[in-house]
Amino acid sequence: MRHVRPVFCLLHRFYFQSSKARAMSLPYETEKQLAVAAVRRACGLTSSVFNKLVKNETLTKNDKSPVTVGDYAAQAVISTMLYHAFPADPIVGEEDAAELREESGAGLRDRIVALANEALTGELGFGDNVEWGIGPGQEKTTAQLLDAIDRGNHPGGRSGRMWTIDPIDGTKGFLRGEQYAVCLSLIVDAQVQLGVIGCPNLPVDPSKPDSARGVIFVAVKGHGAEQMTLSGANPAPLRIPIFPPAEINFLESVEAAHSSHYFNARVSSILGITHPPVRMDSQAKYGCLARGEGAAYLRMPTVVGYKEKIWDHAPGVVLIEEAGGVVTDSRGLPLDFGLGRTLGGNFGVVAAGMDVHALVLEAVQKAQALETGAKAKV
Ligand SMILES: Nc1ncnc2c1ncn2[C@@H]1O[C@H](COP(=O)(O)O)[C@@H](OP(=O)(O)O)[C@H]1O
Ligand SMILES: [Mg+2]
Ligand SMILES: [Mg+2]
Ligand SMILES: [Mg+2]
Repeated sequence: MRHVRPVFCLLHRFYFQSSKARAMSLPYETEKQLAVAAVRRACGLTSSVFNKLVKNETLTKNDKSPVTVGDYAAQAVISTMLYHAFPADPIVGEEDAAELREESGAGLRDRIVALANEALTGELGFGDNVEWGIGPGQEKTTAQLLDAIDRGNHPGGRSGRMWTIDPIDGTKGFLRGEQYAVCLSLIVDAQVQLGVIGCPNLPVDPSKPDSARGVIFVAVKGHGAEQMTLSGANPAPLRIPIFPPAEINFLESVEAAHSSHYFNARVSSILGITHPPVRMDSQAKYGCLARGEGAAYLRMPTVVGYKEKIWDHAPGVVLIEEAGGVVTDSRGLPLDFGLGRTLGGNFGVVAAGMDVHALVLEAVQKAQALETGAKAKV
């Protein structure tokens, strides 16, 4: 056993020297390897935390949404790895450590530090790089991990490189033991260049819902989309299939407060859709759209003034575009990732393969016109 570590290190050095050479030919190759490795470690953490989660390990945020020790620890892990690899890159992350820094947060803080360190110090696997602050002996202090969480406070904007982290997207699904996703993207000058979505509870083979679970979706702008298992096995390119109009169905949120089920039902009736919607939490919906488990993802606001968050869509957008699809808002405008932490210039989200997108967008606009007309009459 004593010889294992040096051999491993040599292998890693060789792997990363050759990956550096490849990085010259493929854009964002190092970023992709890092992002997949970070999402994989965070997925391991969230899966293991779910089985041990106890009641007082979930807080309610000011907007009434839940956040768990898993969300904080996963953001700490991903942010730490990003910082080691690209210390100058800003991060737009969902969570912040304000509550954990308070005296009352001491219990949660200790638990989060233990979880994050357990994930960071796990053995190096294929594709991991010791320079990313991971591997045995690389424990971080409480202060370092709280700072890592708080590095996600970047305001976003139109220019430069930035990462988005949603450490657990679909926290409500996570708490129900259903779908959730660990989401990471790289945005450069407001264009999403790289997206990674880890879905620990999603079946690898959509035709076998009871088959092995745990999928990572990866897309690099201009270089395609793929899915693989959480361990990196069975990489398979993704291409959205063609859906004849009679076969169209919607993917939509489980939570009716996040996306109007009522509006989607109106669009379905305009299009004569007979298939029931597939309800699923998180950006797993984008992954399922990319691999043909639904024909369109429609998300219309339920409350006036809600602004979608960039970390809830950035990885999904590049995944769908690279799988041959289109993502716009309900007016047909591209999602604008250059306005800060939210998609403040957009209204709703429509994602689908090219042909279905055109049909659905037209029906969405018809439904909106009918709604406006009905309101005007009242
Ligand atoms: N009123 C609202 N309208 C739309 N989205 C909302 C919302 N309140 C919360 N969300 C977002 O919905 C996301 C989950 O989406 P979905 O319903 O597709 O699973 C949440 O992500 P988190 O779970 O990361 O907080 C949160 O950002
Ligand atoms: Mg949240
Ligand atoms: Mg989210
Ligand atoms: Mg989240």
